[in-house]
Amino acid sequence: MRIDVFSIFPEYLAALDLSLIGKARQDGLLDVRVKDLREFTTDRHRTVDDTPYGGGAGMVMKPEPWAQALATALDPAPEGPARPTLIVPSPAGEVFTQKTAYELAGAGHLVFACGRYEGIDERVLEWAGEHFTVRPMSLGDYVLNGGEVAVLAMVEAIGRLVPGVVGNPESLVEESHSDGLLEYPVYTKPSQWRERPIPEVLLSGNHAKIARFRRDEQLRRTSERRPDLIAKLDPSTLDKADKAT
Ligand SMILES: Nc1cc(-c2ccc3ccn(Cc4ccc(CN5CCCC5)cc4)c3c2)n[nH]1
Repeated sequence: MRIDVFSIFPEYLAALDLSLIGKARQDGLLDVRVKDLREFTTDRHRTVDDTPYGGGAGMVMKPEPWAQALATALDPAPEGPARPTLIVPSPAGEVFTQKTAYELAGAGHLVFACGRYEGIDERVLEWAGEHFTVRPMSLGDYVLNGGEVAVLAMVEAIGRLVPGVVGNPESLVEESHSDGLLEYPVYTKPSQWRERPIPEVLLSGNHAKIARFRRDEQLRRTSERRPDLIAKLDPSTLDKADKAT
């Protein structure tokens, strides 16, 4: 998978050189290219912003540098029929979920446009629609100062689902939100820590009972912390809960 990221703070994306994503880049599983938007300006001051039409606080990102930058992510001969997907972090986007991560992990080429200031001139997204599948994307209902933090989160969530990136694919199966439920609690040695024991069942070696315990914990936690997810559950998920005896 190829991933292009454009930002006026490319150093923000240095975290993508680390850990699992960094290793996947070294292994050639992910081809991540971070570029500085200012490379695509033409004036002496490398200007990327200007005042908003219609007034209002703050500045808006100029369209031309973005069009010049995004054009470099369009391969001269795009690999195959698939258009690259352009993800534009925005408070006004669709909410990024684990479902979105799975979907995007199957894409061949993702392009991320990190806005700053009050956002990017809307005409950029209109123009980009001719060459990309454009998806404004929100991390959640809170306002960040720019798109970089959102891109770090999305690239990590997507990258770890690309085959070969996570050593043991098993660990991707039983994780939060993969079955619509929150994950169960985890414990490790010592079995008694500061007068606190671990749930006895986990020492029983009875895998059926352990599976049942974990499923019950998932349901308990989800109903306590995220009742909204219970309402959205696929009925078969609840049946599975009964079967995990
Ligand atoms: N999930 C999530 C994503 C973001 C996010 C993503 C990209 C950018 C680029 C700039 N900003 C700051 C920012 C500040 C104020 C407004 C609201 N203004 C009101 C009138 C015009 C705009 C919008 C945007 C971002 C924020 N935040 N949260």
